[in-house]
Parts: sequence; C-alpha cells; structure tokens
Amino acid sequence: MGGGGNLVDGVRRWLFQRHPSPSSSSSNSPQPILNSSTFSNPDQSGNAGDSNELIVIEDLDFSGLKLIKVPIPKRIHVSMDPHKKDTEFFTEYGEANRYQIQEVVGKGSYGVVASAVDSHTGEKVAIKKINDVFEHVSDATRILREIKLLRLLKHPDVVEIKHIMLPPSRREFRDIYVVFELMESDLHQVIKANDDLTPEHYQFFLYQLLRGLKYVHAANVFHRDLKPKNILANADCKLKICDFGLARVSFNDAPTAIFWTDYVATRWYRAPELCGSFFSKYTPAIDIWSVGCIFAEMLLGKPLFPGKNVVHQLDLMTDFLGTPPPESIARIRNEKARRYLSSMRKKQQVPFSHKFPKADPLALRLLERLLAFDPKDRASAEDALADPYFSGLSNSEREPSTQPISKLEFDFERKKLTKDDVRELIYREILEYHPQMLEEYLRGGDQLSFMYPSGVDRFKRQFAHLEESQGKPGAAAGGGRSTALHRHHASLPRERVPAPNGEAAEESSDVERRAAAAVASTLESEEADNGGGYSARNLMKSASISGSKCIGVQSKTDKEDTIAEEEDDETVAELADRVASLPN
Ligand SMILES: Nc1ncnc2c1ncn2[C@@H]1O[C@H](COP(=O)(O)OP(=O)(O)OP(=O)(O)O)[C@@H](O)[C@H]1O
Repeated sequence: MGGGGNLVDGVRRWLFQRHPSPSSSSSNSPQPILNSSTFSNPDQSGNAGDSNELIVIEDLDFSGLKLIKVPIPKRIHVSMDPHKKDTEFFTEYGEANRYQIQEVVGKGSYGVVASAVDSHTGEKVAIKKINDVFEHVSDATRILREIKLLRLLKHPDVVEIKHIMLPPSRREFRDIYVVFELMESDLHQVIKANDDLTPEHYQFFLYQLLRGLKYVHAANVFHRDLKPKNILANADCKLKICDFGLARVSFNDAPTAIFWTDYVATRWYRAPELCGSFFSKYTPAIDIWSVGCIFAEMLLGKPLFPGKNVVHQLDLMTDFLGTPPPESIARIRNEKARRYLSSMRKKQQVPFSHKFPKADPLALRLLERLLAFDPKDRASAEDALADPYFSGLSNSEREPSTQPISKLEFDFERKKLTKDDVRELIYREILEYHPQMLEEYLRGGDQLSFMYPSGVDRFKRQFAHLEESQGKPGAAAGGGRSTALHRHHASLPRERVPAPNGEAAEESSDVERRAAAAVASTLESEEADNGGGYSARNLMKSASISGSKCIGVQSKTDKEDTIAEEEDDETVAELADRVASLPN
C-alpha cells in the first residue's frame, strides 16, 4: 500500500484558529467551554483555555474508509420514572433536566457507564457513575488523577470529559458522575469483530494512536496502560485513548525512582524493560512498545505476546525479536534477569514479513521501530509520525503538541493524602465544570451543601434502576461490554482481578498471589489504623477479593510501593526459578 492514498483524500480539513478566551470564573484555572470539535492546549501553568490559546478544530472526513463493525452488546434500556417530576430536582444549574439516561453501555471496576442524551446540545454522551469514590484513598487518588489529566489533555485522539455533575454536598458526597463523549466500542471489540480490515484502516488507526500519544507525551504524561480495551472506537474508524487511571506526569526535577516504582501495566502490552525491572528509568518508550503490540494485534487479529507470566512474556518477545544484543543485556540492572537473558539459547529475530506476511512492508518497518527491545532504540511518537509509512498523511500541523503540564496541578502526588484531602481536591476538580460555583468557592464561600438537591440525586435513582435491571435474570448477560464489577487497586491493571475463566483469567493468573500478598500486608496496617476492627483474615478467606476491596487505609505511596515490590518479587522469583534450572 504505502503512502496515504484514499485516506489523505479523506482528511478534509483541519483548521487552526485563534479564539478569544472563554469566560471563566477562575483567574488561575479557567475552564473553557468546549464543543465536540474544539480542543485547547494546556498552557505552561497546566491550565486549558488561556487567552489566545490555539484551538484546533478537527473536521476529519473518514469517507475514504469502509465503516468497521462495532459490536453493540444487547443493552438495557431504562425509561424515566414517569411518577418523578424532574423539575422537583431542578437546580439553578439546570443539571437535573439536562441528561436523559438511555442504556448501560459498559461496566468497569469503578462503576457503570450509561449512554444518555444531553438535552442542551442534543448530543449523545456516556455517563460514568463512579461508586463510593472515597472508599479507599488510593482509588480516589486514581480518579482524581484521571479526571485532572483528562481536563488538561484536550486532543481529538484523547477521550473528552464534557462535564462532571455537581455533587449535592461538598463534604459528604460519595459517588460522582462523569460525562464523556459517547463512543461506540473499543479496539479490542473491533479487532475481534472485523476480519476484513484494510491496509488503510491499519494505517489510520496507528496514525491516530501515535498522534494522540505525541500530544500526551509532550504534556509529560505517560499513559502506562495502553491496550486495545483502553482505546475507544467508532464505526467511522475514529479512535480515542481512554483510561488514564495509571498515567503519571513526569516532572524533570522529580526523582524518577519515586514516581515509577509503582509501575504495573497489563502484561501482554508491557515493555521488556518493565518485565524484570531492567532499567532504572522509565520513559515514554513504554507507551510506544504498547502501541507496537496493539498495531501488531490489529495486523494479526490476535495478541502478539500473550504471555502467561513474566518469564513467558520475555520468552515470547525473544522468540520473535531474537535475544537482545550484549550491550542491551549489559544495561539490565536486575542480575537474575541479566543472567536469564544471557544464558538463554541464542535466538535469531524472525523476519517481520514472515510473521505478518500480508502486511505492507512500510508498516512492518515502522513496527520494528516501535518494538525495539531496547527503549533507547524505540521511535518516539513524533518520529514515528514522520516515518515513511505515513508519507502523504502525516503533517505536523495536524499533529498538535503541547506544553508540559504544570507540576502544581499534581502537587498532591507528593503528599500523603487523607480521604478528606482527596474529597476536597476532587470537589475542586468538579467545580471546573461549574464556573459559578467555582467563583464562589474561590471567593471563600464555604457552602457545605446546596439549597436544592443537585441533579446527582436523580441520576442516583436512574443508575440504581439500571443496576437493578441488570441484576435480573436475562438482563445481566447483555448488560454491557464487560461484566466484571470488581474495583481494582489503584496500581493494579484490570487483569489483576482474578477472572473466572478465559483469556482474562489467563492474563490475571500470575498476579493473584502478588495481590493477595499485598492485601495481606496492607490489611495489617489497615487493621492497625482501624484499631483492629477490620478482619483481614476474614477477607483473605475469599480468593476472589480484589486487592482494592481490602487495601485502602495505607497511604497511596506506601501501598503502591508495596505492590511494586510484589511485582518485582514475582518477577525475580520467576526468573530465579528459571535461572536455577539452567545447566551450569
Ligand atoms: N466514553 C465512552 N463511550 C462509550 N463507552 C464507554 C466510554 N467510556 C467507557 N465506556 C465503556 O465502559 C467500560 C468501562 O469504562 P472504564 O474502562 O472507563 O471504567 P473503569 O471503571 O475505569 O474500568 P477499569 O476497570 O478498566 O478501570 C469500558 O470498557 C467501555 O466499554
């Protein structure tokens, strides 16, 4: 194929305009009023919407591409309770009447996602109800991180938060309702459902991922958990990166070791340097590796490196890429990992054209740059966009960059936060979507609750109704795109929750022991913190308890470090077993 062909013709226009600053109630954190095709870049201070900001208006026409199948699961329709007068719950902000909830479209560990219609704009949106946000400080911190990042990262290839419902009470709220733009499916489903994707599809998918990543990395943000399920997709081939719960902002002056010790990403998409704590410094290259794995999965129709455990993951990588050269092995810090790789029988790289016989040679040349074993050899997102594979399609004007996010926005990462601290920070974040309230808040108004119940009350009932319907026989199976509803630990990727069977179970198998150990260790401190009123032993009886159900009181940093140690221990233990079994 090569070049961009039809696709280039399909990219109709991108407009770059200078817009006046939207009115804002906050001098230091103005919140732009965005419409679905308007995106602003955070400025130096990490705030979107400063005056003379660059607004990118996207108007892509994908008509050159065949529509893809987006599997739509049987969904649950919910009708409004006719006996409830919405106006009863009308607030001065008009929230109660604004969204008409339609059906459940997904479930994650943090809650249910429903589609709805925004009566202000007529747009369909996705509303995610996050239950019991403050049950555990680490979960709440993850949510804070995610909503903050998504407010600051405004890009057509990153999912957009359109609104967050105002909670009825500043000090007592438990659930939050986040309004996203609605997407039809995710890349995992798309890959499963489409066996007739064309070279143009592959090219355009990769282009969007890299373009989004160029922007995210320019903001000094590393996603750290890129995988097909975290890429939302529409039938018209539009992709958007979502789930920034494990993302981190890197600050130049911050000791990397502190920031990155908690790293755990989904194994199949995890860069080799993370499989054995090989390198001291994690870089944006970890996301590039994941994008390489995702691209390969599109081409193959199945995961490239479906490792059953960390050692198997390394075996699969080296089976395909060959054993790394001595200089790459020499950089490995973990002695056992170094020994394991050095003593591994020498493997030659499999030619990419053998593994992907039908793929465009230019695509494969770029894939090799994304899947370089040594992170220093991996292309950056920006370099990859300039690769000949995208010639005719890429254009730096269409690939906006941004300023690094201000460290002030993420000051909370350096502190040990209490539940009340996180609640206040999340509340402050929510106010970004409520300019009048924000203004009052910044003036020092200390309203504990509002005169009128907010629209959240109505949503609570509607979501309760949805969840109830989903529990009914016949409804549950088709209730959403995924069925698991376990909340995970802030540092646990989804696969860490023991899954009943199938591929998810396979993916999660090596983490249960670690999670259990982490649970045990953290529960000890939880018991201590709670004066012993909380029985770790009882909770440990349940093999299916997710880490986060049990971990909660220990400080975020301590807890995540615990998980990281477990991660390393597991890696080291597996490698040690292998090394021990090697002939001397
Ligand atoms: N904007 C959206 N449009 C349509 N569907 C969405 C949207 N956001 C999320 N979903 C659906 O809801 C599901 C759960 O969402 P999400 O992954 O954000 O929840 P979570 O609680 O953070 O999950 P996780 O357990 O993966 O951390 C997704 O798998 C997806 O199917």
